[in-house]
Amino acid sequence: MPAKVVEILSAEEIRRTMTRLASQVVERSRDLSQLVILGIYTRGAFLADLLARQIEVLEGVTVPVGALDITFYRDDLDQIGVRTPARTEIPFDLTGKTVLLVDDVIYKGRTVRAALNAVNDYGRPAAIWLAVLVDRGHRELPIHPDFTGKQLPTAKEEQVKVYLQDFDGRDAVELIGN
Ligand SMILES: O=P(O)(O)OC[C@H]1O[C@H](OP(=O)(O)OP(=O)(O)O)[C@H](O)[C@@H]1O
Ligand SMILES: O=c1cc[nH]c(=O)[nH]1
Repeated sequence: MPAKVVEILSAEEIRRTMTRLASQVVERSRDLSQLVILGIYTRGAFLADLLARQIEVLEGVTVPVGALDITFYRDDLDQIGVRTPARTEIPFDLTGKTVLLVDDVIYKGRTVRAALNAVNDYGRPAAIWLAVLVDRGHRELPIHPDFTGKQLPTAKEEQVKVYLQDFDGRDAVELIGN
């Protein structure tokens, strides 16, 4: 039997959710000039761009955006046999800044744990925040997003798939069942 696919967020809902997240980030930032955004590769990097664009629309401020490839910081690196070079791009200093990490899905929390280690190698931010489009639960580490687009209770066997226009050719969030 083919896997059951349920749409969780439509393109319009993703757009609205990103607008809300941008407003929440602006609300919490005392000084936007101290904010930098790092998207976690792959789709977090595209969402980071969307968030920065939305903050610019709301506040007229251009927030620096970089991308973080956490591959070499994974706790299962010895098992996955990586050959691709790191795609991290952080063309600005993180020291003293508020770093907003952005990812599409948080699940066990291991990717974010790796991202925290990676950031540590690039500077010493004043604070690190986390924004995710979907929190699907089942955390294995004490990590919690500061900004959540959609809280989605899931079963472990299910999968959450995020599609983004600039990478996948369409915008959607789907829950894939068995
Ligand atoms: O909280 P965790 O259990 O670590 O899972 C969440 C991560 O899993 C997915 O990335 P994936 O490893 O599939 O790579 P991709 O972003 O390149 O698709 C997703 O984009 C998150 O980064
Ligand atoms: O369901 C999941 C789990 C981890 N990462 C995803 O993108 N989806």
